[in-house]
Amino acid sequence: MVSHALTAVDLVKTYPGARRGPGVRALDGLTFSVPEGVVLGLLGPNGAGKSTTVKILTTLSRADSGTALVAGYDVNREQDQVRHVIGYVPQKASSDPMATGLENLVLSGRIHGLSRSTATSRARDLLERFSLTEQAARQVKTYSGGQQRRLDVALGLVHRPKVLFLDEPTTGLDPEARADLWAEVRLLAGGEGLTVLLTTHYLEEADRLADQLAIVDHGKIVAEGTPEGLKAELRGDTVQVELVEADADGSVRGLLAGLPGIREIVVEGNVLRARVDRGATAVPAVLGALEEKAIPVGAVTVSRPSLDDVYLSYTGRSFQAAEEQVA
Ligand SMILES: Nc1ncnc2c1ncn2[C@@H]1O[C@H](COP(=O)(O)OP(=O)(O)OP(=O)(O)O)[C@@H](O)[C@H]1O
Repeated sequence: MVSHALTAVDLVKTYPGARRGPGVRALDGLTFSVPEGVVLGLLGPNGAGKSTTVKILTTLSRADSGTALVAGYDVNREQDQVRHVIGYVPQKASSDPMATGLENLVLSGRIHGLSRSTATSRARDLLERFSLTEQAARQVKTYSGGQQRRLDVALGLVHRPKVLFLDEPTTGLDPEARADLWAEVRLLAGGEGLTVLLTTHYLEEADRLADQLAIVDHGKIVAEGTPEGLKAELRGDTVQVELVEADADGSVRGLLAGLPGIREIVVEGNVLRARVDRGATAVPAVLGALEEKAIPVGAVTVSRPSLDDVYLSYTGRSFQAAEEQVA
């Protein structure tokens, strides 16, 4: 039997609304589980409920209803035990910028009850592990964004947790620093049997890093599986057409909906995306139909389904549109 490091069942959380307005239902019956040693990506646009989920699982917030177990402990009834077995790396840096990397790690170890010598040797191991030995004696405020983030992750690991929570770990990092952190996280789960729950709103991050994905939308999990499995469920190709002008009167969708071999069509601004049986036959048909109505086309691409298509097929809107809705 697979044992689960994390189980959340039917979590509901409503925040009070501003000025006695209606409350915000951040979680609306969220249910998922994560086997031990797996990196689970909780993927969703801004405001989907990812941080609220993490706060409940790390005992920082309470659900209105529902249950959750972390490494077998109940987040409502066994909060101390839960805190003991988890590491939490919040969205915002948790280190003291005026202290050195070494000092931050030793202090964290001491807070977790390690002796000074054990905390120091653990700190030195983690600095080495996260390629921060050279920076160990420098104040954290002098670190690059990538170095600060690696230190944040190291801080979450000082007390050897069983489950590590990474809330939007690479937001604000440049592509190189992001790739470095991805490599570190992969090693954590692969070699050390740690279970990792990371939240992200980067489709590429979810695709590259997560063994398993749970896609969150409006406080619910709408799809679960491996990134490859979720994409493979969508047969056929994706055709994307950039129109020179936005489809102001909404006529383009109707024009293409009747063509053979074309399934879902979404038009957002001047970008049209269609899921099709075969890209090679759909492209000439789509372009022919647009040309007949004298609708000018800027560019066309055909691709295999991406996680964006997975999101689209479960929620009816593209990931980018969902992000913009919230922004
Ligand atoms: N303390 C709060 N009071 C009121 N509403 C809140 C509070 N915290 C979160 N919300 C709302 O709950 C919903 C879910 O927020 P949450 O932060 O969990 O989403 P998220 O998926 O983590 O988004 P992000 O990626 O932007 O952090 C949003 O509509 C948000 O505005």
